[in-house]
Amino acid sequence: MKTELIVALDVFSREEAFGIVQKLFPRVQWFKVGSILFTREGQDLVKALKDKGCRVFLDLKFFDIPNTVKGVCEVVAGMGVDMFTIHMLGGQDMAKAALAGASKVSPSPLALGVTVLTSMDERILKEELCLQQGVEDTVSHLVRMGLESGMKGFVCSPHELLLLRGWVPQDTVLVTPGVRLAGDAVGDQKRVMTPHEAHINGANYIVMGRSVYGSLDPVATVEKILQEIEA
Ligand SMILES: O=c1ccn([C@@H]2O[C@H](COP(=O)(O)O)[C@@H](O)[C@H]2O)c(=O)[nH]1
Repeated sequence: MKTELIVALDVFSREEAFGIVQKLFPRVQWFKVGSILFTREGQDLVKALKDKGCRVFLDLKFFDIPNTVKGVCEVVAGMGVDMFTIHMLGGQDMAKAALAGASKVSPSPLALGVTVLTSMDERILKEELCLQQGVEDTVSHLVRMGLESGMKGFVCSPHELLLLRGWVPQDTVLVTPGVRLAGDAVGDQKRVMTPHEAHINGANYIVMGRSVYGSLDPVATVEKILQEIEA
């Protein structure tokens, strides 16, 4: 299975973001705009990335009542992004509303359902959130519910890939943050694997932020990552 790298642009300005993109594009095709950069720079930044030829993953993780999510997903689809996220914890009605909103625009972007954040572990789920089923069962449950709602892609950690690949339809898109080169600082991520491990376990895309834009030589770091997933 082919695994592509998405670089997360979790920086605070258009200048910083484009500094990274200029270095990495076109070797890296995909860039993720999250809530920090989007809140600062908005739709103009997304348009500039698209105009340059980049593939854009807008990661704002919508989680609201179905009517609101339907509306925002129509807006996001109109921006021409390639993928975007909703939280699967919003339930089936919200997921169906997201798909209905996005499908009003053609071509519509791929909606990805965020399952259990990669910054969470078994303890957080059980002790803080009272989700007694634990990580693997919760991820599986949310993916099953998402598939029943018509979703075709999900965000999970590399740790759940093998489990999910065992039963999800073959064309299901699995995107995994929580990826680090061996020896890199893990930071707030809890469920982490290397790019190579994510690749062999079946990730369509890996998302990496700090390891790339925080490195002394992002170009060399990207080459290391691509070697692991293209080998
Ligand atoms: O479960 C999730 C969902 C989204 N993310 C996002 O991915 C990147 C990861 O950044 P790193 O610096 O490589 O840790 C970041 O933008 C998160 O918002 C996630 O980490 N986990």
